Amino acid sequence: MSKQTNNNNQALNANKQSAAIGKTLSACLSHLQFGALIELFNGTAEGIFVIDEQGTFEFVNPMAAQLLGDSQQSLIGQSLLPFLHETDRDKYMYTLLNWLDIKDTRLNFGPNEVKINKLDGSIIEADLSISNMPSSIASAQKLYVCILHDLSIHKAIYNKLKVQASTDHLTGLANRFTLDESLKQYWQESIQSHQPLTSILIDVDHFKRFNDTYGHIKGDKCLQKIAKVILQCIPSRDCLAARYGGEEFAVILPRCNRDSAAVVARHIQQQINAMSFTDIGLPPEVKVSVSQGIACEFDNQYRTCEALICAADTALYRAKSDGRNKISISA
Ligand SMILES: Nc1nc2c(ncn2[C@@H]2O[C@H](COP(=O)(O)OP(=O)(O)OP(=O)(O)O)[C@@H](O)[C@H]2O)c(=O)[nH]1
Repeated sequence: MSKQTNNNNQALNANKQSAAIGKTLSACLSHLQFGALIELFNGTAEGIFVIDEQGTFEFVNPMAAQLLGDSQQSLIGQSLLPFLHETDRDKYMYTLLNWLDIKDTRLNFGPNEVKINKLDGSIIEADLSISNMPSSIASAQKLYVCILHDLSIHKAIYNKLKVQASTDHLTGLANRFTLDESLKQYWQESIQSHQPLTSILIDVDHFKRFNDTYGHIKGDKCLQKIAKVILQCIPSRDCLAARYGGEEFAVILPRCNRDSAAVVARHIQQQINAMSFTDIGLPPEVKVSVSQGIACEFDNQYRTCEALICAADTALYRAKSDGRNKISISA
């Protein structure tokens, strides 16, 4: 193709696209610059749009239009701001307005994570960057070129991994990592607010025998059922139920004293004693029990949260040696 023909095609394309381009941008560029630029923008897989200093769309490429949920043409003349979630809106407006007063400085803002309000009311998460267009292109008025990168898939995977990293796969309770991290937080809150903090360690009795008799798969199902019961017995959403490891569980009860914790432990004991395993194909006479150890931090009784857990563990050991299916409270 000759250079002349190529130039003509670019100019033709520019005309075709002009419906989706605001006045300022088209006035700033020659037909040829315009055609090449638009062709480049329209061919990319990232959302690209140009706004003026009020945040009004001057140009929107097909991917940006798709991410914003409207057509290219109807977006021209609309403001970007309603498309930004209210938590991000002020930050972007401030940046644009602030930059207007800073002469001869290149603006490169972002990429930052933003939430986009799509026209249909749904919200997507994206990365948004804003850079000022060089004055050679946008001499008449300040224009900003924005790149919008869809993070929906990335975020969905990230959120799934985050849940997986904090959850015990078998039981769905918090895992040991979450327990350790949350305990540090609970501990700080308890010390600062001078409120008690109680931990209960719960260990299934003779679980090796259960596994040996009914098999490991039924053993897994038994642990799942116990976890469900423990979760149902914790009094509020502030509390944490976690799998401590193997057939051992932990419950953390903030702002809860020893007596209240004993009530929770008794409830857990009764519910577990009453459990039936017929739903997993075992005879009605199959029963399980748990031993529990309780320790309560109040008035600086323990120096660290590890010491609190250690005290609950010692109490648990006592409950085991007292004959199992028992609750022991640390003095
Ligand atoms: N099915 C299943 N079994 C597990 C899992 N984690 C640990 N166990 C089993 O739990 C049993 C724990 O046995 P022990 O430590 O001897 O304790 P126990 O038999 O419960 O006896 P006491 O605690 O003294 O009452 C072992 O047989 C482990 O294999 C698991 O995820 N699934």
